[in-house]
Amino acid sequence: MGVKSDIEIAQEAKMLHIKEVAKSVGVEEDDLEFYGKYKAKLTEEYLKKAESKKKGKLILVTAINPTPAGEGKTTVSVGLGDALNRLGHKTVIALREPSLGPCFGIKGGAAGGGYAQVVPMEDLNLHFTGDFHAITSANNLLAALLDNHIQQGNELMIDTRQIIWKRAEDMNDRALRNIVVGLGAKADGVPREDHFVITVASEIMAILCLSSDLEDLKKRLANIIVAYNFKGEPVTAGDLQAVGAMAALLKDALKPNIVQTLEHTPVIVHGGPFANIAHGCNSVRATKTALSIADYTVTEAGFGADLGAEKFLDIKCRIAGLKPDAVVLVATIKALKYNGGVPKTELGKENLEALKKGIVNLEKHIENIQKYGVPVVVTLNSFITDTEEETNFVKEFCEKKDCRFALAEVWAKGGEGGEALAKEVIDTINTKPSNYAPIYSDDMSIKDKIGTVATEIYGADGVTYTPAASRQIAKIEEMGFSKLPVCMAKTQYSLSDDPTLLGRPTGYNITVREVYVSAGAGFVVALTGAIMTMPGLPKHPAAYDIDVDENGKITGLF
Ligand SMILES: Nc1ncnc2c1ncn2[C@@H]1O[C@H](COP(=O)(O)OP(=O)(O)O)[C@@H](O)[C@H]1O
Ligand SMILES: O=COP(=O)(O)O
Ligand SMILES: [Mg+2]
Repeated sequence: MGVKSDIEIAQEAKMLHIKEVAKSVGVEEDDLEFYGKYKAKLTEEYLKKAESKKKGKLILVTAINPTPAGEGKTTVSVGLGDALNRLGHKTVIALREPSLGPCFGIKGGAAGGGYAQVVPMEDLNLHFTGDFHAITSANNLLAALLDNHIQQGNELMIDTRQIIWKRAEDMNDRALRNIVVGLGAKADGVPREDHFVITVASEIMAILCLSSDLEDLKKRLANIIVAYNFKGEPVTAGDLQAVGAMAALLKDALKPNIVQTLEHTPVIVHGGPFANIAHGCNSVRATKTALSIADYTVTEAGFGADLGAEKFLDIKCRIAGLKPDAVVLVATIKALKYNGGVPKTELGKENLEALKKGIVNLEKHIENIQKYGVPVVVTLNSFITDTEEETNFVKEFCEKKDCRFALAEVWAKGGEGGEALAKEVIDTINTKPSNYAPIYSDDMSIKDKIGTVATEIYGADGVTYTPAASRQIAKIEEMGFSKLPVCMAKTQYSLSDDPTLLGRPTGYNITVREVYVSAGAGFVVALTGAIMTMPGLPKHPAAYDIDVDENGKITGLF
């Protein structure tokens, strides 16, 4: 009998009714809106009450630069949360919702793995409670109202060559990256070039994740810049009278969801921006609610620390007034070897040479987190292919760097395999104060903010701007948005903007090719290298291996 798959383990799980899980941390039945027995949303009334409560300790889980399969941030977050509960600490986990894109593409789902999973994992990885469908609908309602406004006479004098709002779909569909709409007869609309982004890169997603309540959501929606008019002035969603309808579509999606781990630890799941093309963090509402409930909140941010953690620390914490107490930096032997130049197909073989070469990636991420003044604990997410020699090498490396270290065996053992890490994290929080501060200040220019992230976090010598990007930055600053934080869109495979530069690249510049302002979300997006906001499917999409039988049992999700 081989190793059970994630979905087999999840489907064998005996879940508790979600009201029992919620009750275990003081959330009553009346505080919940049920979506079946195992999923619920928290009511607006409860969320309001939670705002005034004492806040517990906040632990961010991040990682080194990953392989395409991912290195186990969500898995470790779940296992660490379970372990803290096993040790008697009231703990809630706050995670992002999975996107259908990777689910049917390369990476698979985002419910953790092995014996450290969120359940019901099929629901979580597919339609969950409908939040992403609501976000997609709100995004595309705005697009429809925009094109209809043009068709109905274009009173706002929208310049169809300067439309920046894109349509969205939560799927990896490269054919939708660049399209033409409005073809056909006069009644079929005004022809123009258009584009799709994947829902998790939509500004609506970011707004949902950063909004404090419905009123804040509506304000942010109104500020979305969809286009410029013939005079070059911004046209907003407010100008298109789209806000009320979009907010109505998002009313329920704005409420965080509660589910459980295999060990019944409560998990608040809400929002799901990717960290390479968006800000990569679950919602402020989810994180703050978890903090109001628990002594420890374990949350995660996507991809490597150069992306998710940087955006958590420089965007989410700044906007929401959050202060992390510790950072858990997930490393894996396989990703370190990958960073040492080993091809994906050879990562299961012992290779100390490659490990020694690739460990500079871990070194850089340790140094980066320390720049934010937050204590860091490195955890090695143990894979069955790891050897004792490789594991000891990483442990000794961290000891030499005077960096806290613990082995995580949560995939294989669940919470029990996370107890060593949990004890290390608790001791770190109790002995090392967090002096968190973002890496750049609000009053720096947009280029100085981008330059700071590029040089301090990526290790670049500097930034090269295309003429278009420089013009866009000048316009953004002229419109008065220079105080906003920057959201870097960059490959997750390298600290640089070149996915082939592994390890700890030096002696390079990143290239910023396009810059636009997400005025509703409250940040400026800088696209680097060849990053795409609508991914494509691989030669063998995970979709080929997914099925459902006559009893409704899904197979192939992982
Ligand atoms: N220790 C491990 N051993 C084997 N597979 C693992 C381990 N940790 C994670 N995985 C698998 O790797 C994939 C990525 O894990 P995930 O937690 O989603 O990573 P991330 O959140 O960093 O992208 C999942 O399919 C998960 O089941
Ligand atoms: O945005 C990416 O998230 P993961 O690293 O969890 O896949
Ligand atoms: Mg994840």
